Amino acid sequence: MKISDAYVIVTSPGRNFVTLKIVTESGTYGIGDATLNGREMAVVAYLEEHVIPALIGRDASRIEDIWHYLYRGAYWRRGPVTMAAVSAVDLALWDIKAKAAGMPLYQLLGGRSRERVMTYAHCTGKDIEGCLAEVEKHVKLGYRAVRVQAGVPGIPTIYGVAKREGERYEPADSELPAEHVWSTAKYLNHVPKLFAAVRERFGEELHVLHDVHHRLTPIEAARLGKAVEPYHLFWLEDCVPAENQESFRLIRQHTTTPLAVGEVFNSIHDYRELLENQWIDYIRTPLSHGGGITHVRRIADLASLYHVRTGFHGPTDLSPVCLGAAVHFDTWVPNFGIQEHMPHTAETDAVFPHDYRFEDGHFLVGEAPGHGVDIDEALAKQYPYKRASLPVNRLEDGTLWHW
Ligand SMILES: O=C(O)[C@H](O)[C@@H](O)[C@H](O)[C@H](O)CO
Ligand SMILES: [Mg+2]
Repeated sequence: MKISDAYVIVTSPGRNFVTLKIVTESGTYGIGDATLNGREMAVVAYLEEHVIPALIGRDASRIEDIWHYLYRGAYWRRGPVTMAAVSAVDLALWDIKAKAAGMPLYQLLGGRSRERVMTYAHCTGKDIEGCLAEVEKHVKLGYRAVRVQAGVPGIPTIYGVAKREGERYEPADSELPAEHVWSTAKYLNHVPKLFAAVRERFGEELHVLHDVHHRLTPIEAARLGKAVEPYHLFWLEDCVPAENQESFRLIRQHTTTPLAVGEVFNSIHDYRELLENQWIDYIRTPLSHGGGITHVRRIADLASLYHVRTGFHGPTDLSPVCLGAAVHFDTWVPNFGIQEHMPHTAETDAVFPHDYRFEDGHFLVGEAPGHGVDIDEALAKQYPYKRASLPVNRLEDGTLWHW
């Protein structure tokens, strides 16, 4: 099972994706997602210059050893660029191992823990009414869980809402970072009304989620968590920037609203205090940023000791390769919570043929050997890379804030 070739494919069928393909002497190949939104080419350079040359000739079946070779062996540990590259290698190697075993990946991981994988949709509107219309649409599509975001009066642009009416929301919305404006006071006064309206219109059973996108201080997050308790959210996500894990102690002391964190984390060490102190309820790190299956399953195992469940990040800026592998992981992992789902464009789905399916608010895993996602390289070539950046956020007085 010697690795005979490896290369990176960059394609932009509506948005940028970076894919690593690893080929073995027998011809069996695997692919991994290495997309880091707005920083794609940094990962490409890391892979091409530092990782691929050292992979050629290695035994593809030694996934664990290769993981440590790339992680410890680099001397420079962790960080989103390094970990996106390590993740892509790891996902490709698990794909190869499962194909060589003739098994779908979830079987290799330990088999099925559930029949289907609950997923949540994004429902965003420029105001509360617009958001309710989106909820209505997604409930009709079968979703049992929705993430609700709405524009706030007095704030011109808002996270999660498409630039123009009728367009899809894409986080990296311009070539160089667009400048958004933020007011915590306006947001905090408005957002509880959104949850009240959703509960009033759709009743008690629908799972309702919300993403604060790192914008509050701990005491503001505590106030929000407390204020929305009557609407029993499934989770409140990224309510503060989480470099300081200790912030969550304060939030937790004040509220029973469940907390989700970690879409920007890439290591088990980012979670250690959060988990050991039982300050959070859901881990968000996707397989393509958290060191692949080899490392994320360690995080999930640690989380399980503290009743914490998975709720993997699943925006359009992770490719179908990441989503496909996630559906296998979600089908297996004992402490599964929910999977995010932001549908890819038809162009993206065509570039990445896959066998996972969406049905009645859930993902169903496929039975093809491997993680079940491939790449059509000829088609990928037709969509060249286009620089795209995430926005930055400023307070109304111009101070740079968290986006
Ligand atoms: O919960 C989410 O889905 C996220 O917050 C994303 O939409 C991010 O903003 C995006 O992944 C940044 O690239
Ligand atoms: Mg988020």
